[in-house]
Amino acid sequence: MIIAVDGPAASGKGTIARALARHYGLPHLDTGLLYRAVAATVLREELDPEKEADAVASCGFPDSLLDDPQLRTDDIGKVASVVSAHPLVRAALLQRQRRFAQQPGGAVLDGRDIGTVIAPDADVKLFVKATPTIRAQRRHAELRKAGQNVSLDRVLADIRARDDRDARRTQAPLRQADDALALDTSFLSIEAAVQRAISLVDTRLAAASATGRG
Ligand SMILES: Nc1ncnc2c1ncn2[C@@H]1O[C@H](COP(=O)(O)OP(=O)(O)O)[C@@H](O)[C@H]1O
Ligand SMILES: Nc1ccn([C@@H]2O[C@H](COP(=O)(O)OP(=O)(O)O)[C@@H](O)[C@H]2O)c(=O)n1
Repeated sequence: MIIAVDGPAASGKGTIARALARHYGLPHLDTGLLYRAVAATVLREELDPEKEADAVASCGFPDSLLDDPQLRTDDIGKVASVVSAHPLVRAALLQRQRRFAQQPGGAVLDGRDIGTVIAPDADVKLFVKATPTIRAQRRHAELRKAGQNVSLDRVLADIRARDDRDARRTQAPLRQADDALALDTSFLSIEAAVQRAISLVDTRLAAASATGRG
């Protein structure tokens, strides 16, 4: 079974994807980390994230980089959204994500284009959302906890800029797949959001098996 979880920054998609992976016993890939690893490599090599050739040259990062907690900073997120708009960067990371999605037994992947590009035939697609203000509050609390001192206003401005860039790019823009189920977590606790996600997945699987497509 393949479960695709997409949504904007700090909507709660990673939290939900990890919980679904645990619940259904599936491996999980946070695809945002791949773009963050490209961004970190561009910065380390003092290259220009706006230049497609520089970003493409940074796609051969070692797997060990994905465990680096530095990837989760706000600054890396911003540069990740710049490098991820280059079509050749997306192409360079495509097969790796598809292989993960198509492994025997299935997988859960979260990102921006899982339901639309990486796994268009996923058994279940969720599109997780929340208002920009609530997402900024969550990300702000998370960054503060990690010792990063940024203002709520700056986090909100960054989130809006990133939403805009992710939705406007020509290649694999952030959008809800036609057959995705929307899950607004704005006024749900983490536990309630996870329960709702499990119930959406179960309902979709039951419907597919009733129509002989499961
Ligand atoms: N429903 C929720 N209510 C409150 N906080 C949440 C909720 N879902 C996630 N969070 C918190 O918000 C932050 C961002 O969540 P995360 O799952 O990493 O988002 P994303 O993967 O969409 O960027 C984390 O600190 C997480 O614990
Ligand atoms: N499948 C994906 C995942 C992330 N990304 C890009 O990578 C950036 C960082 O993604 P992320 O999922 O780690 O960011 P958060 O949503 O956790 O803040 C996003 O702003 C997107 O521009 C993407 O283009 N496609």
